[in-house]
Amino acid sequence: RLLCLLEQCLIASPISGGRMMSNTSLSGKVAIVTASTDGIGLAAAQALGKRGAHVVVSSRRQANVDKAVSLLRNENIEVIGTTCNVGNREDRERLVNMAVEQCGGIDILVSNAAVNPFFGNILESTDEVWSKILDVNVKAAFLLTKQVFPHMVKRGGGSVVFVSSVAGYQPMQGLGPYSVSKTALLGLTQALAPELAQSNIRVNCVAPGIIKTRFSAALWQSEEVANEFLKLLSIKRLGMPEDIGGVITFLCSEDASYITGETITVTGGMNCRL
Ligand SMILES: NC(=O)c1ccc[n+]([C@@H]2O[C@H](COP(=O)([O-])OP(=O)(O)OC[C@H]3O[C@@H](n4cnc5c(N)ncnc54)[C@H](O)[C@@H]3O)[C@@H](O)[C@H]2O)c1
Repeated sequence: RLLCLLEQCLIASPISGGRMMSNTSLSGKVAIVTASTDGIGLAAAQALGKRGAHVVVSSRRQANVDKAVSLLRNENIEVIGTTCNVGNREDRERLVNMAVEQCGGIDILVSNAAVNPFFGNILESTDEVWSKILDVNVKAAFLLTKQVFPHMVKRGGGSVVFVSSVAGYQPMQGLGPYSVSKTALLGLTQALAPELAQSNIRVNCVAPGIIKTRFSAALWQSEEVANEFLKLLSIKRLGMPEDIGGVITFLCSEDASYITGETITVTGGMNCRL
């Protein structure tokens, strides 16, 4: 009789051939992605949209927003867009209100915007540099999470993803304040996760290595410099924005429903001090 019951359980179980059925569809979900008209943000918007999410793109310039919206619409992605300087409260409010009014709610936040106005010895960095970096890279990520929180609660849960950096684990030479801001995001992820889990909201983070975007051009434009970085990697190519977009989308999907407070490094196996 026991064998018979076991057999029935196995037949009824969603586990087949030892593997859970995958559920990466984001159909019916609304996703806000900041700084999403280029680079990693655009790739994240694209990957989320391809899995069925209604995407809200934003960046500081209207012309860039218009370009991204038409690019994504041409790929049959459901998308709207607005300008948003994440350091500005009114702009963040407009972004959140637009998602709620035009898409019906918010399920996903990808906080991707970052600045780096300084390169050099850390002791030469000024008060203004620190204010700008911490305001945009850290404070805005927290404040936007706080602003979307009540809307995610209304939907019964949600998912937040911060975009940190491998420099958050090991400060990059010349990029002290920026690196510290990325370390802060690792902490912010862990500080928020237990509290937001009570509302069925997961908070995770990705830490990219060197990804070919405008932001990191100084690290790959010269073949000589790029080759030095390649020596540090197990996978002998630089990362592409899509390499990060896919991981962000995984973290937002049901496949990651038991993951919170974590940071996934996506570096091609970078295994040295930078
Ligand atoms: N490219 C890399 O190698 C790399 C590595 C690790 C982490 N990252 C992180 O990935 C994220 C995306 O960077 P990217 O490489 O795609 O470059 P990117 O230049 O395409 O993205 C950064 C974007 O942030 C925007 N931004 C800056 N200040 C803003 C503000 N106040 N409000 C709104 N937007 C603002 C910029 O306009 C820019 O579009 C950043 O958080 C960056 O720190 C990038």
